[in-house]
Amino acid sequence: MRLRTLRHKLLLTVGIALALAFSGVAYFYTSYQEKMILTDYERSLQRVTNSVTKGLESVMLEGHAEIMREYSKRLRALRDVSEFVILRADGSEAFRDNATVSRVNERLGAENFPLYPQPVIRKNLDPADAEFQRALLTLEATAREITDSKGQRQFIFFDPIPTGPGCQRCHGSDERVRGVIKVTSSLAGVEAAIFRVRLQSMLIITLAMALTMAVTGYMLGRSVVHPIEAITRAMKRILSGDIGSTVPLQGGGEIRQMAESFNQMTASLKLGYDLLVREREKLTTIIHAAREAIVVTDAAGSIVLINPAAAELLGKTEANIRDEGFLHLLDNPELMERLLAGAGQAGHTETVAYRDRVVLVSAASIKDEGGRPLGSAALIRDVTDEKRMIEELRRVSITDALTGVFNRRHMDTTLSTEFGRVQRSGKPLSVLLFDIDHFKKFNDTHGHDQGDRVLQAVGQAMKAVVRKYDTPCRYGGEEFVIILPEADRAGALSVGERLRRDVEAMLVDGLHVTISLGAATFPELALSKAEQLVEAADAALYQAKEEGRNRLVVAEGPAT
Ligand SMILES: Nc1nc2c(ncn2[C@@H]2O[C@H](COP(=O)(O)OP(=O)(O)OP(=O)(O)O)[C@@H](O)[C@H]2O)c(=O)[nH]1
Repeated sequence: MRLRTLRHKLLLTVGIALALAFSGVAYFYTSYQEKMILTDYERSLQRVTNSVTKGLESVMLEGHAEIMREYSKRLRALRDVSEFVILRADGSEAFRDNATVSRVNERLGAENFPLYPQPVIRKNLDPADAEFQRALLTLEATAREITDSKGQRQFIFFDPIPTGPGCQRCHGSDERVRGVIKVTSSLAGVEAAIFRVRLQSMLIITLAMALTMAVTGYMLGRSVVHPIEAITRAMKRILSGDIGSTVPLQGGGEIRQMAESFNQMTASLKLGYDLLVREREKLTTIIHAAREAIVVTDAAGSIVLINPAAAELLGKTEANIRDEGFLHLLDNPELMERLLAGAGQAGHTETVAYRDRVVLVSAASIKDEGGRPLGSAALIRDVTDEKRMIEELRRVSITDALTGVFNRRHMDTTLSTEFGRVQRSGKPLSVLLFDIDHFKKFNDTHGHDQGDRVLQAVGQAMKAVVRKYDTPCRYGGEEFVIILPEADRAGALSVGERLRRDVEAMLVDGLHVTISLGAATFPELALSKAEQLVEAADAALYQAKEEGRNRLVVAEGPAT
């Protein structure tokens, strides 16, 4: 709703209410004034007819009835008076015929009053006329209004002339009424007076209404419209981004409370908005600075966010990413569909190869609290180096640093795993255990560093003779183990003998070394634990040392 409309509506409502109230007052006031004017008019006629009645009695007693005819003529000349006649009870005009004169003379017994030389009987109205009859019967003045042929209002006034004591001498006391004075007058003057009253009251009412409207409008403007306008302006400012907009506190009562509540609301709105802005800025910074690729779509599936890392990691421009769409981020729509379908469960993250890299990709649909979809998001991380590093760490953790073969921990794990496997499969498992002959003496003679280089060379020799399923390990010090899955006694013998010969043949810094080996094979040896296989090989090695070194001895019979 527009503010002007509010102001206009308020003023219109107040105006209508005032107009109704003032119209009511005007109606009753003018009606009352009209009645008063008519009553005054009637009274003034009554005064005239009363004076005529009194005059009539005096004139008649003096025997000059003809004066009344002249008097009636003069009265007809009064302003607005169109007719002034004295009627007999039969509706004819008095003072015109000789019947009454004759009756009076007869009653008096002498001819006291002269007869009219040219008597006329002039009928004025129907004697049955209602107002006329009422005047005769009640002896009280009556009146009625008519509209003449010209459309003008006429007032007809009937005032009865009672038979007074003066009248009785000539006319007797048989008749209560001697006649009726009939006055017909135009109401033009009265109407003009009424019109003036109406005009005056209209003028007064219009002025009063205008004044009241002006005062009410001013009061409404100050107390209602201006504060609401201020609140509406503040709301518009808020809508256009000025969240902290407040309204001045004006007046009192509900409007002031409304303004206070509005200011409190905007204050808390601003707090929340500032917090949101800060959080959004943080989030934007994080998203843009993230090394992970982040791509987000809206509910319709259009991409709405691509961070710089996404373009770099995917090797595509932002425009390309948008054109190809969310499912083709990794050129593998099936993968993205699978991830989105598995979102919220285990399996919404997968490590996959992308071009020459390895990436960890997570994708999920974003939903609001009511479960309605808001869009989708993908988080892609380049884990190539990470993978490589983990692989390297794993390799280092199971590799002997000096010789490059597996270390003791890996040996234990592998032996245990392989022993469990051969127990289930029934296939053979062999172990070769060996050390360098007279290595103490070698160290003492050529130095520890030279000894280390010999150990490294032995490690290389081990790697050279084993198959890819075999596990060459440094057992500790100058002792080594080779785990040979699916190798029987002959196989172990073959690998061991070849290694012995290779070591015997090699030259390390111009120096020769030899090794002594013990071999043990499961299930040829009835063993229950993996360690027992190494113990059996160790016993065989001991035997090889005993028998002169630089040889391989295969463990026979059950280990002790
Ligand atoms: N250089 C070097 N020597 C080592 C290393 N580990 C163990 N040794 C040495 O290897 C020697 C092993 O000696 P012994 O157990 O007496 O055996 P041996 O002298 O080889 O005698 P036989 O085994 O009976 O032939 C010790 O002198 C150890 O110091 C190593 O990492 N580097």
